[in-house]
Amino acid sequence: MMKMKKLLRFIPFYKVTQSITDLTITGLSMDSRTTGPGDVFVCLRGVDVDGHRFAREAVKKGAVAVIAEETVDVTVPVVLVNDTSRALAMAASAYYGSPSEHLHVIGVTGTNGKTSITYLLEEIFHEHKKRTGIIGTIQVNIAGETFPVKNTTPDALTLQRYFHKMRGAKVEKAIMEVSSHALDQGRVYGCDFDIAVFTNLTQDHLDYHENFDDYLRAKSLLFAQLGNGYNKEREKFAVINIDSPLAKKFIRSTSQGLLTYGIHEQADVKAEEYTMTETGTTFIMTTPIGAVSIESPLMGMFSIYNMLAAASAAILSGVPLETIQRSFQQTSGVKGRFEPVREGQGFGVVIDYAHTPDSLKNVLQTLRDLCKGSITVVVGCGGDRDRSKRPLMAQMSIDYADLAIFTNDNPRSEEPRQIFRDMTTPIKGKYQIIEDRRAAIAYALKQAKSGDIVLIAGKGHETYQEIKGTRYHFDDCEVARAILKEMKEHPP
Ligand SMILES: CC(=O)N[C@H]1[C@@H](OP(=O)(O)OP(=O)(O)OC[C@H]2O[C@@H](n3ccc(=O)[nH]c3=O)[C@H](O)[C@@H]2O)O[C@H](CO)[C@@H](O)[C@@H]1O[C@H](C)C(=O)N[C@@H](C)C(=O)N[C@H](CCC(=O)O)C(=O)O
Ligand SMILES: Nc1ncnc2c1ncn2[C@@H]1O[C@H](COP(=O)(O)OP(=O)(O)OP(=O)(O)O)[C@@H](O)[C@H]1O
Ligand SMILES: N[C@H](CCC[C@H](N)C(=O)O)C(=O)O
Ligand SMILES: [Mg+2]
Repeated sequence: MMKMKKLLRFIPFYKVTQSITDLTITGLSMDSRTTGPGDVFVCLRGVDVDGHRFAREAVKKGAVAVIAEETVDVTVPVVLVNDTSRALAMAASAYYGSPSEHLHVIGVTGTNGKTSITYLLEEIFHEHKKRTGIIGTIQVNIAGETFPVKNTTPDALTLQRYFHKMRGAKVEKAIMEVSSHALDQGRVYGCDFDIAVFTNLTQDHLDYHENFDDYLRAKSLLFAQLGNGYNKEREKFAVINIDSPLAKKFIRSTSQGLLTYGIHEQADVKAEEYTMTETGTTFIMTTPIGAVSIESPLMGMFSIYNMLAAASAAILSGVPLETIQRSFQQTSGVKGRFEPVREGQGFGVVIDYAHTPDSLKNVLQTLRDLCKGSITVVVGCGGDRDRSKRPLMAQMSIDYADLAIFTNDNPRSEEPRQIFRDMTTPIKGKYQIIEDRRAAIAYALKQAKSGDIVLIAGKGHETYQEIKGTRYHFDDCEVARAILKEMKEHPP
């Protein structure tokens, strides 16, 4: 419950159509389908529809005021603002008592590695005996209580509600993935980040962003907003992958503190003398507070980058190097990220969430270094997503694997045949198309010989296959296990 007059102190507005002196609100809403009595309805200009169209419906359901960018025909007071996304983020933060200012918030952005880094950080903080809240692609977990997610980064209202919940659960460290969509749509505008981490920027989401520069601009907003919150007591830091060709652009976006990490360029947190074996990676990590040797079961160069990013944010959060070292040694990785499936078969099976050209290349390169036999990749491209990444992913598969099998990966509203056409029209080399994902996985596993590796890419932790608006249960790991068991029971 809050006085409308008080809420307006936190929002830049230019006009209120009626007196709000005695108005008390009991909630905020951005969706007329769930608006309740006492709510303030905020009209968002969406990607699909304009929320202004639903103001009257929201008022019918009991909204006592509306925040809008243009006049709407309703009987309740209308607060006119220039940007309702911003107004919603600020109002939501204010309504829940500016929770992010009281939490230590770490935001991670970039094309690949966000989920992996947030989970590495969660493990480090647990090792350091801190209570955590994590928000990202897989789920939300607030001090052990989990919630399913629709987006990697929730809308501003849901986000502030989670921060509020975190405060109630006495969380000390809030760790979240920040997607480019979220930055572009102002979902995180009301967040006071303490640390912002940049992983890397390669092609993805060019269905949503006009071009790569627009994608870059969205990602850099996280760094531009660092330090904008009211809490000026704590110093804010940008943690930047200095090996990225775009590092300078991100560094220039912020006026706050800076910590760089990398392997090749001069960096504050650096990996030296790295080795990679079938059982993991080792390296010496040099940092501003000393050097430490790291031994981790995580595979691939990209995992070293993820560990450096997590270590940098942890160091800035006051975690001792020995704690970070222990945590990296004990980690078992994240569900669906380079996850091995072992059912006693004589060849390797790896489930991985690579769904961009760069991540697919990284994973296949890592497997190439480990594999004594042939590599088979089973992969598809999501429907209603970036079409221009399709041929790039297909070409990577052909170039880096010995056998490329293209299959469905959430075709959504698109015709699978069109997706395969987009993947294969401009590419060179051999491939097979097996539309049904289960059949594709079965084929890949059945043709594998001792010493080979089968990579099942693109869906990682996902437990569904979305076809024409329906989500069918589908879990790469579960399917691969079942087929391997059957192969053991009924050998050819
Ligand atoms: C394309 C996109 O990003 N869409 C997101 C966006 O929805 P939208 O702008 O399309 O909403 P809309 O349907 O146009 O509606 C506009 C407004 O009218 C309201 N409305 C609508 C209908 C109605 O009857 N009444 C009503 O009040 C809506 O509540 C909304 O406030 O805002 C919603 C709330 O924040 C998001 O849930 C939704 O994500 C959709 C589900 C989505 O698929 N997004 C993907 C592309 C996405 O955001 N992905 C990123 C990154 C993934 C990655 O990490 O690679 C993510 O963060 O998840
Ligand atoms: N630092 C990295 N650089 C390049 N590729 C990576 C990196 N870390 C992980 N990957 C690859 O990208 C895949 C996705 O990793 P992760 O889920 O951590 O990324 P994300 O940024 O959270 O992705 P999303 O945008 O879908 O949420 C992994 O399965 C792996 O193949
Ligand atoms: N967060 C990403 C996930 C893609 C995963 C892949 N399985 C797909 O469905 O395209 C997206 O929504 O673009
Ligand atoms: Mg993620």
